[in-house]
This record gives sequence, C-alpha cells and structure tokens, in this order.
Amino acid sequence: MPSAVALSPDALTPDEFTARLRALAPRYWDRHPFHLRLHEGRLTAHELRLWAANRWYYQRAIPRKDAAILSNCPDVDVRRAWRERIVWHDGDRPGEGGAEDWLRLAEAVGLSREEVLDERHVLPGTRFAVDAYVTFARTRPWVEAVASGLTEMFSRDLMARRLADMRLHYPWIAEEGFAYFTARLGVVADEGKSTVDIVVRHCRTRGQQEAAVAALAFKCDVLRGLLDAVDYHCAGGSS
Ligand SMILES: O=C(O)c1cc(C(=O)O)c2c(n1)C(=O)C(=O)c1cc(C(=O)O)[nH]c1-2
Repeated sequence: MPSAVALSPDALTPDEFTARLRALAPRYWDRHPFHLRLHEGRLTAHELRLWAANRWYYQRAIPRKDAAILSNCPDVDVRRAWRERIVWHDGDRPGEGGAEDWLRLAEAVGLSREEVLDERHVLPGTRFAVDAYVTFARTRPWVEAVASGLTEMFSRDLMARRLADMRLHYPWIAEEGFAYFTARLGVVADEGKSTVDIVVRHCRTRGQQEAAVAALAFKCDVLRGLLDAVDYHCAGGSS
C-alpha cells in the first residue's frame, strides 16, 4: 500500500526506525523475575492462580484498547484490519474467543469462573497499569496507541517458551487450559508484522517516530508494572 505522505527529511529510514523499536526488547517482560520463576517451575498453584486472575484483567482490557484505536483512527484500511483483533478476543458469540480461552486457563489452574469475573484477586498495581494502557489508547494519537501494542513483536518466543515450560513443570494443568496460547501462537506473528507495517507507514516525521518508540517503552512498563504487583504480593507484600 502506498504511503500517504513522504518521509520528512529528518525522519529515520524504515529500517532504522524498526531497529529503534526492536532495540526496546530488553525492556520487555520476558526476563521479569516472576516470569523466570514461572518458566523454571518454581511457582506454587496459588501463585499461578494470582497470575491468571491478574492477567485476566489485562486480557479484558485489550479489546477495549483496540476499540479506542478504532474510534480515533480516520484511516478505513487500518480500521478494517484492526477490527479483527476485537473479534479475536471477544469472539462472535458468548463462549468463543480469546477471553473465553483465558477463562479456561484460569479454571485449569484452579480458579472458579466467578472469582475471575468479579476481579476479587486483581491487585491495585495491576489495575493502575492496565487502566493506564486503555487511557493511553483513548487519549493519544491513534498511531501511538498502535505502536504501544508492538510488544507483540517480542511476545511470540515468550509464549512458545511459556507453553513448553508450563507443560513440563506443571503437569497437573489440563491440556485444554493451554488453548489460549496455542490459538494465540497461530496469529501473533502476522499481527506483529502488520502492526509494524502500520506504524512505519504512518509515522512520517522524526517526532512521530520518537513518539512511537516512547509509546512502546510505555507499554513495556505497563506489562512490567502488572508483574511487579503480582510478584510483590507473592513475596508477602500487599499490593
Ligand atoms: O502472553 C504474553 O506474554 C502476551 C504478551 C502480550 C504483549 O506483549 O503485549 C500480549 C499477549 N500475550 C496477548 O495474548 C495478547 O492478546 C496481546 C494483545 C496485545 C496488545 O497490546 O494489543 N498484547 C498482547
């Protein structure tokens, strides 16, 4: 698809810009101490439940974040592609979609649907971090909100590793609990690529490119904030 506007003279080339975005990989949550303990099989069932219940709050926010992007985006091609993401999470009817699969994971680790849906285990730090992500998408230019979702570029390897390590270390989790990850792994590479394409195509000035890099850094912090809250609680803290 042709670019609507030429790159401004001070803008990074697409390759330089993409490299700047990818350079944020060390800020991603894959090396967070909580994730490391999860991968090493060192989490208790209680800690896995707390993680699943807090991640639920993130999962539920994603389609609302994507709907905010749709409402702010004047480009019909982007909107047409983006709306698929909402359907992926919400499904076309009750009992379908990524959110439903996450609930199945929560049940497989020992939570009842009721205690997930009423959010009784959601920690204040999780709420602040995730709500900030939705507010960011509502209030910032739509292309920055799209760029904030670029953590997905880094998520495929993490999810594949999580799936393998959870099957290995937590054999008591029934296989149907992993449907979210197996389904997600089927779409995440394509979604990540199309998100990069949109961001590169629509950030035409150096200022827009820098804002996109900052948006991705912000999102890495949102994710780390969520795990910080869970990790602190596991260590005996209260938030
Ligand atoms: O399991 C993970 O580590 C992980 C990470 C991320 C991410 O990096 O933002 C997402 C997901 N999963 C995910 O399942 C998902 O649907 C998703 C949507 C988004 C987003 O920002 O739009 N990130 C992620």
